[in-house]
Amino acid sequence: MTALRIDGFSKGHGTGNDFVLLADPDGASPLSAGRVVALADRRFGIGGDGVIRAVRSGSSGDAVLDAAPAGTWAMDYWNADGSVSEMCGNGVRVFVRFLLESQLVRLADGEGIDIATRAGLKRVERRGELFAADLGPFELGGDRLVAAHGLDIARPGLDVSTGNPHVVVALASAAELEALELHAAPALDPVSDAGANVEFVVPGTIADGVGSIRMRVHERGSGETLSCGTGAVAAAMATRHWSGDAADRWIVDVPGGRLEVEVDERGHAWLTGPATLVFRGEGISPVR
Ligand SMILES: N[C@@H](CCC[C@H](N)C(=O)O)C(=O)O
Repeated sequence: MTALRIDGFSKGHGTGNDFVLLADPDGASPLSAGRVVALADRRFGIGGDGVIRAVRSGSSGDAVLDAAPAGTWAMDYWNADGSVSEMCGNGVRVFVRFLLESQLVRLADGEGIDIATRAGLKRVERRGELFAADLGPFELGGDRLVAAHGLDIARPGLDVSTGNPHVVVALASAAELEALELHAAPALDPVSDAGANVEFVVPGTIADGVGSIRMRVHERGSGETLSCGTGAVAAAMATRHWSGDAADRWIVDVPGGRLEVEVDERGHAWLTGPATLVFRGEGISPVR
C-alpha cells in the first residue's frame, strides 16, 4: 500500500453527483490521471464521480483555463477515470459553494461570479440555498443509435452539446427507464472518438410554460451517476426540441434529486439546484 499526501480537501455534491474538491490557488499541486483515479476511488480513496481543483487562471498549467482573465477562479475538472472534461454543470455550482465556504470568495444572495472552465467563462449565481449556473448556448446535433443493457432494441438518440458531448434518448415509460442497466457504457452508432455522456429521459407533462422529465445518465469517464448537470440541460433541451419548443422552463428529476433548467432570452441554458459540502478532511489517504 502506498500513501497519497493530501493537504486538505472537501467532499461535496449536487443532487448526488459527488466530487472531491481541492484548493490550489497558485497552481502548486497539478492533478494527474493517476492522482485523480486514486482520490476518486470509493474504497481505497476518498470517492467521487469527479475531482475538481480550484486554481487561479494564469497558474493552472492548462492552456484553455489560463486563457481566462488572469486571477479568475478556474475549475480544473477531471472524471473519476482520470480523463478531463470540458464542463461539469453540477461541479461548477458545487465549486462556487466550495469557494464560499473556504472563504476564497464572498457572494451575497443574488450575486454572481464568473468561473473559467474548459468550455469558457460560466456565470454562477447564489440564490438562497441554491446555485444557478449560466451554461451558455447549447447545440442540437444529429441522431445516432444507442444500445444499452435492459433496452430491447437500439433507440435513436439526439446529439446535444453543452460544451461537453451528450446523446439523449427518449423512452416511452418509467418502467423502461427503471429497467435500464447502466453499469456498462451504452453503445453508440456511429461511435465518436471523444465519447459522450448518455441521458435516457421519460418526458412528463407540460403546463403553464413548465415541462417536466425524468432522467438517468451514464457519464463518460464516471459510469452511472445520480445526477449530471450538463446532462440535465441536454435532456431538457432535447425534450424541448421534440415538443416543438413548447416550454422554456424544465423540471428535471434525477435519481439524486431535482434540478431546474431554464432558457433565457439570449438562448442561454441556466441550471439551478442545490450544491452541498458534506465534509472536509486533511492528511494522508491510503491508496492500494
Ligand atoms: N457530472 C457533470 C459532467 C461531468 C463531465 C462528464 N462526465 C464528461 O465527461 O463530459 C455535470 O454535472 O455536468
